[in-house]
Amino acid sequence: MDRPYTILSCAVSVDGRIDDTGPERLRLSNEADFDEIDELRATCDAILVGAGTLRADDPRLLVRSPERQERRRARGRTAHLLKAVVTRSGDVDPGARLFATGDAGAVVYTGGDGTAVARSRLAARPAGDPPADVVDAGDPPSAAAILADLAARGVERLLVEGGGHIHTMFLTSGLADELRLAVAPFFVGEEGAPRFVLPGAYPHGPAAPMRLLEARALGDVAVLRYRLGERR
Ligand SMILES: NC(=O)C1=CN([C@@H]2O[C@H](COP(=O)(O)OP(=O)(O)OC[C@H]3O[C@@H](n4cnc5c(N)ncnc54)[C@H](OP(=O)(O)O)[C@@H]3O)[C@@H](O)[C@H]2O)C=CC1
Ligand SMILES: Nc1c(N[C@@H]2O[C@H](COP(=O)(O)O)[C@@H](O)[C@H]2O)[nH]c(=O)[nH]c1=O
Repeated sequence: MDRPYTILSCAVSVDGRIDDTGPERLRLSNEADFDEIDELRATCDAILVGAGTLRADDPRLLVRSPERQERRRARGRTAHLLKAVVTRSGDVDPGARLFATGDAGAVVYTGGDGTAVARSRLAARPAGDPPADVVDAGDPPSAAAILADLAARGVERLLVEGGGHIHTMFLTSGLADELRLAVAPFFVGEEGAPRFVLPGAYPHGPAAPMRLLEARALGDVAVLRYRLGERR
């Protein structure tokens, strides 16, 4: 295995925004969609977010359902996924919930000066927290280096849960296999709201199509699954 099968997952508004500018996390998914995402998490080995998402949302990135945790354990796996964070600065909060929870540990991917910063930040974690490694994945960190390190850790399926900078990084790398979008039935309409993809960064237009695998209604949320180019 040269790299994990990589799935990008994101909930977007009709105008392609993944949050609004307010202080609270915007809910774009509905309950049925969150449950599908939990099932998707349970089928993966690792879950990855950017440092922006860590700062904005302080996510736990756990498999939420006890039945799914048990199903994983019954197959000899950890109940939860290995958690990965990507940061250029290395400035991650050692008290983040992501580092304190789960049973499979965490990896912080950074590079350049960020490596020393992340190591010193993580040294401040409480004793007894699950293990957390810092990996130099280049300056700036690259999707290829991250995927190679995850493969070396035995990760066969990776779920990337954003945010926009990190989705853009994986899309432009050409090293992602699948995209799952949950499209909420509203517009965000704010100029400064975070986008799913940074403008101009990703090969775009009809000359760079994706293959539609599935289009389905989950209540008012539209689930779209795309194939992202051939596996290499
Ligand atoms: N609707 C949804 O499904 C989701 C929504 N969100 C929302 O998205 C928003 C956060 O998105 P966004 O701001 O784009 O943040 P990201 O989570 O994409 O993280 C951005 C950070 O990643 C690091 N980074 C940026 N570029 C690179 C690069 N080329 N190489 C390595 N590291 C890089 C930087 O970290 P550093 O600053 O440390 O250098 C940067 O601040 C939040 O509002 C969150 O709520 C998030 C996930 C899912
Ligand atoms: N708002 C939003 C999402 N937001 C993202 O979902 C993650 C939740 O992690 P956790 O809190 O650990 O379960 C986190 O990364 C957050 O940014 N996801 C979605 O599927 N739909 C949504 O509407």
